Amino acid sequence: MSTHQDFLLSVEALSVSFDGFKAVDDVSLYVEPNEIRVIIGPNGAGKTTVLDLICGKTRATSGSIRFRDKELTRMSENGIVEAGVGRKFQNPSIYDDLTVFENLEISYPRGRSVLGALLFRRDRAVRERIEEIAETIFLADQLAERAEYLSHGQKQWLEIGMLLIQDPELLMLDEPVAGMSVSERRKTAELLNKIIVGRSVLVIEHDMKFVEDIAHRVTVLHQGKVLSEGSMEHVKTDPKVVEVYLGH
Ligand SMILES: Nc1ncnc2c1ncn2[C@@H]1O[C@H](COP(=O)(O)OP(=O)(O)OP(=O)(O)O)[C@@H](O)[C@H]1O
Repeated sequence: MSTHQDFLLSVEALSVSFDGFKAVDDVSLYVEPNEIRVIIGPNGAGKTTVLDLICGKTRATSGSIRFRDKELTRMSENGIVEAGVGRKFQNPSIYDDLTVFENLEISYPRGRSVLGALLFRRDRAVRERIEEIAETIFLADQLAERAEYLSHGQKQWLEIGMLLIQDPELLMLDEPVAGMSVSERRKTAELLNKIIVGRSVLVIEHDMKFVEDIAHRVTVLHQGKVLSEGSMEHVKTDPKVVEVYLGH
């Protein structure tokens, strides 16, 4: 009972079927506060579907997803975002014709009261928060630049920034370094290690060098099931994992 509460996210016996095909089959995984968990596995293993289930985009056939004291399987997508779960998809959904500053600004969570007397202070707080986030995502010098002129890697960081500004307790990223240069990958690893103070990160990734750089624990999925789990060192040498995934 007490250990149960030590986890930020508890996925238990989670399954989803599409026309009788079990894309996710009895998956359990537990993510601790301040943990970077990486999900790896061959194409079609069910990795993206697990993230879809957690963020409410896909509905579970059975099982449970506890986030702090909330059961996410019964909540709307918006409710799940408000509860503190942020999700980045593979393709950045930034606004090309807006600046970096404006992209971050529109992502800033607005409070309920917009009293005139508070406006000035709020604006300043917003600006400071945007500058702080821009620093974190290596875009402090690009605040006035239109997003369309950013490099591929910078666009990915901007989208991570747009999630960070909402201060999610769980941040989920689907292949964040796909298409990035080696130096951008290194900086992204640095970024993730920086942002886990007060939050956990759940990442899907194929780049094993990057996984080694960031993962506290690794969960290997295969045909919708958990094949192996543990440190990178552990899963890397697990014969089952070598056979279906890393041996190729
Ligand atoms: N909405 C859906 N309807 C029908 N089948 C689906 C749906 N979503 C996923 N699937 C199937 O579920 C399986 C798991 O897909 P998923 O995208 O989760 O795998 P993945 O591990 O993320 O793979 P990849 O590494 O290729 O992204 C696949 O066979 C896929 O075709």
